[in-house]
Amino acid sequence: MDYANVRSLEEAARAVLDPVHYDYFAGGAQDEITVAANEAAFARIGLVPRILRGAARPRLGTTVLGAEMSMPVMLSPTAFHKLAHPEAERATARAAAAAGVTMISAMLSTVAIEDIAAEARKAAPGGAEPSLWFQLYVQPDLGFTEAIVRRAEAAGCRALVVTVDSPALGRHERNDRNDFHDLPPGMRCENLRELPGEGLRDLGGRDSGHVRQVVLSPEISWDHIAWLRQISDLPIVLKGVLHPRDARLAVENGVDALLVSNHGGRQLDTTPATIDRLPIIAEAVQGQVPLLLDGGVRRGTDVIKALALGATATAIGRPAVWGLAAAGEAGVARVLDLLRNELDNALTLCGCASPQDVTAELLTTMEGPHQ
Ligand SMILES: Cc1cc2nc3c(=O)[nH]c(=O)nc-3n(C[C@H](O)[C@H](O)[C@H](O)COP(=O)(O)O)c2cc1C
Ligand SMILES: O=C(O)C(=O)c1ccccc1
Repeated sequence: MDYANVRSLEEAARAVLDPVHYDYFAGGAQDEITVAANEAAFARIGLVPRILRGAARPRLGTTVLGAEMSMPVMLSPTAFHKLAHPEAERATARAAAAAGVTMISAMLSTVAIEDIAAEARKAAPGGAEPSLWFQLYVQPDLGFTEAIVRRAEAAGCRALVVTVDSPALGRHERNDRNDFHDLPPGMRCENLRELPGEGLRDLGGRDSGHVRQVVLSPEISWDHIAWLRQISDLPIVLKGVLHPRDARLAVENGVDALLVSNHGGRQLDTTPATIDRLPIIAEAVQGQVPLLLDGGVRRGTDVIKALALGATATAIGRPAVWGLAAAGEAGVARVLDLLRNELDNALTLCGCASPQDVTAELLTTMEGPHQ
């Protein structure tokens, strides 16, 4: 497979996807200022390598919340993989498990979490337990929310990633222009079956699994996080933290890790690039919980910059979707391979022996003059 970098997989994906579905995956909120900012901000950070350190070939592995990862890159949750490829989340899960990469499985997946977990188990090398986390949109219907948490636990998910940047859905003007608001016939959110939805009650639950049944509620609060803590022993990760006061509140509320994210620019437009928010969040939490970052990670050098600014690991959203659309499981595997090779090369060139060896001394701004 002849893809030189993540960008070429996006091009391949664009060539095969229905343009309406490409727009859904690629797009963001309103003017897409944040979508562009996430990638642009990485390009404004310079790397200054150290020399002659005899660091040898780097080890890439790391551990987050007890999960062993073959590299500090995870898969962020993305909805609706069946729009990208018929094997959908099954293919994504196999590629991630085979690569020793943690997959955060989206609540709005088009394959049920039990089936995703089964695929991951089949693909994990040497029968190892694959690393699968579950992304949750807390539903005002706590009975449903508890039921889906139990399903995730029973399926073997080892953390709950609670998305907290979505008290409402962002305004996706591409989807409006394309009149894309629902999955095509034959595709369902398989985790939502049995969820009674507004306006669907007359169907008596038989015709369930529609995305419009999910509630992105502005009434979700810290009380719900406390409630989740009560009902589950799984570590809780908050996804979508951008304000240092919220980072502090999260630590005080017993949250186990933070995922610094602006939802890939798909929620509130004009939120700053995540990499630019990372230092202030790191300052706020003072190492009390691990920090993860997503948004615009496309290169091994991006991963190094995030590590240098305080992240324990990074995550990718769209790149995995591009790989899936371009070539199914092999395409996702190729994306992970590319990032692994780029990270290995960049760590070596920086004189670092491991991700843990990366510090802020490697960083400067691209604009000179430098001090
Ligand atoms: C097509 C698509 C679907 C997404 N679906 C979800 C979702 O269901 N839940 C969620 O928490 N985040 C979702 N996200 C956000 C990602 O988890 C992640 O924050 C973002 O994609 C990272 O930015 P990147 O795409 O630049 O890597 C989605 C993103 C995309 C592109
Ligand atoms: O597309 C998204 O980013 C996403 O998170 C979502 C939320 C609600 C319905 C469908 C997708």
